Amino acid sequence: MSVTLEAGAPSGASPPAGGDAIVTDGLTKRFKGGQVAVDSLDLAVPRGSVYGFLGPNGSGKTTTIRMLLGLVTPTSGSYTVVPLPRVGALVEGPAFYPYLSGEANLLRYDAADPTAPRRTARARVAAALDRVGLSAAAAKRYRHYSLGMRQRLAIAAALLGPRELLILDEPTNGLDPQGTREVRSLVKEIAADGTTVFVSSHLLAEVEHMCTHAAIMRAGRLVAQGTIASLSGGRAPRIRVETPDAADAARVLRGLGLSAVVLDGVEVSAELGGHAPERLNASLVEAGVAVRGLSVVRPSLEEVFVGLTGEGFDVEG
Ligand SMILES: Nc1ncnc2c1ncn2[C@@H]1O[C@H](COP(=O)(O)OP(=O)(O)OP(=O)(O)O)[C@@H](O)[C@H]1O
Repeated sequence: MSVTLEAGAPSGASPPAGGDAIVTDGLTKRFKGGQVAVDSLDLAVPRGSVYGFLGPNGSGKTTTIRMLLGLVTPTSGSYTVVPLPRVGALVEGPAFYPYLSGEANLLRYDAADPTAPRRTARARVAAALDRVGLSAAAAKRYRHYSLGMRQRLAIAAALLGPRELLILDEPTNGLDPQGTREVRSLVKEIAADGTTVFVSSHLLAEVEHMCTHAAIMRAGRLVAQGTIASLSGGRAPRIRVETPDAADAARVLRGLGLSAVVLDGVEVSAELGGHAPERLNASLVEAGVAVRGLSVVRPSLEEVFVGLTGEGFDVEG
């Protein structure tokens, strides 16, 4: 079901102050039976960001999103979001009719919303189809849509009104590579228009490429949040040299003042610090080191995540 909220805010939700589209304070959900799905969550989602809500399956992402939309009552803590009529959400794919066109499906979907004025339904649907790049396929039956088109139609359903915030729960789940690309570029386009996008994913690479900010969840708890750059930037870039003269290379790099030199077979790496890689290359060659390869490696979000949690992560996609 796609939840597109047009009603007033549920109790407990009020517009956040300042520059944030979503703020949560100690937000907690304990299900009957004692399981804590979300544990003291403090989120701050800046307006205008594409905020990746990242975590493996079962880490509490969907439960958090359901609380933000007023669909699940928190056990404790509080949250604020932009006014709910200005929030579009895609929590699970809406059930579209296979034999109806994309346009007819959206008209039916729109008609189910009692607050949406009937007079402007066609214009609203046309604008939403245009927004997701489906105008040319408006009259085509849903069953002939590709996976990517189907998901874009679902996003169009969440964009039937003017939105300040779009919440998408795992929007690329189950899509083929082409559909995944379509949805990722659509998310970037929507964000470029000024809509804040809060998007959950279990794919690190996806969040790294699509988002400006991220929160990393693990077993209901927030492990880290911030800009992608700040999350990855906590670790210094390293220079990596591939050479059969690894011991000599390590000596040269140490002699030049590089720290954290690590020798591993035919590879030597060290913290780059303020050194210029091309100067280091020249120094190595001058010292008689046969340099086969030289690169500067910046830590990825994955390495940061593994460093924070000591666990691996699904990095496909
Ligand atoms: N209605 C419920 N009753 C009891 N436990 C639940 C309920 N909904 C979710 N949980 C549990 O809470 C934890 C968090 O689930 P949640 O669906 O929020 O995680 P998620 O990160 O969105 O994962 P997924 O991507 O698999 O949905 C899980 O262990 C799940 O089994």
